[in-house]
Amino acid sequence: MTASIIDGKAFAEKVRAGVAADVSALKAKHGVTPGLAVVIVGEDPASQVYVKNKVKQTADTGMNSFHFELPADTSEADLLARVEALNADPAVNGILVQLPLPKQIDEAKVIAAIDPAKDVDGFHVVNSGLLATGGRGLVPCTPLGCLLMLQDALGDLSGLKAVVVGRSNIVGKPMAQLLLDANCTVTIAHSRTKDLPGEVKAADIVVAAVGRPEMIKGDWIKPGATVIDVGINRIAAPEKGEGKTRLVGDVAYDEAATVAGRITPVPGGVGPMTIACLLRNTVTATCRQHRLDPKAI
Ligand SMILES: Nc1nc(=O)c2c([nH]1)NC[C@@H]1CN(c3ccc(C(=O)N[C@@H](CCC(=O)O)C(=O)O)cc3)C=[N+]21
Repeated sequence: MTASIIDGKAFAEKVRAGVAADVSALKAKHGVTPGLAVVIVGEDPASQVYVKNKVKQTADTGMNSFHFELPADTSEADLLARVEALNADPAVNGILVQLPLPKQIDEAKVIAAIDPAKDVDGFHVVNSGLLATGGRGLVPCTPLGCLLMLQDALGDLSGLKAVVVGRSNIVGKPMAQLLLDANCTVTIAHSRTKDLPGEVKAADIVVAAVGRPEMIKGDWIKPGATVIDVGINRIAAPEKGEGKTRLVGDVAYDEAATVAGRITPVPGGVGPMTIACLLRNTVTATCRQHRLDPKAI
């Protein structure tokens, strides 16, 4: 079998078109322009592409984009003050503080300081708590993007066996919650799981979010399964020339693609959907802050 490719880039374009339509309706009918603030502390070269794409796409959908680059030695107090100012600014509907933060800053404190209504990353405990208890908060962008791709590819997910490999607060745990809400039977596997290949082999849906290049092998995959690869790992690519690198996922793609029914590529899979869902969450947050029904803007 050769897996069909789930084109995250094309799907993200569709999501963004929907966001752009909502933004223009919000402007025309309600005089509201959604605003997204992105705060970056220090210069992490790996995140530069991500940031550039994010800022450009925010503007392309017609939203206001506020961009703050703070020096790497910014104090925790200064960052918290910046977050407070954004919380209080009515032109800012969504706030994203790029992670990881430099070591002098406590990430948990910063996330806790963000107004949950503006927490478009969905990382605040109020939002993770709402997700865990079936409420309507803001849902983390990467798992939301994965769910949208799965539902687009498979339709109703009820009764399917899903394995989520990885248990981070940002991807693994919220992903498992979303799949559970979609009526999957969910296993969360991790570095201490006894028989990881066996757990993966039992699953109709595999979501790989471990952050280890090509760790999940082709012969672990159940024939016909749907594979969502969250990993974005930069590895050396001497075949491209000295000092060159390339991006790979957490799944050994070439092997897995001969076994799986459907698979997301890296790049061009989950990554673009993450950004599209960030924009979608910003519209959702804007609507709620203005007491508007997102389905009837
Ligand atoms: N508060 C916070 N929220 C985040 O969502 C967050 C963060 N911090 N810190 C950094 C990570 C990383 N991340 C990416 C999203 C999209 C791509 C993406 O679109 N990647 C392209 C390729 C990019 C390339 O070519 O290098 C793709 O997969 O096709 C990458 C990385 C969000 N993050």
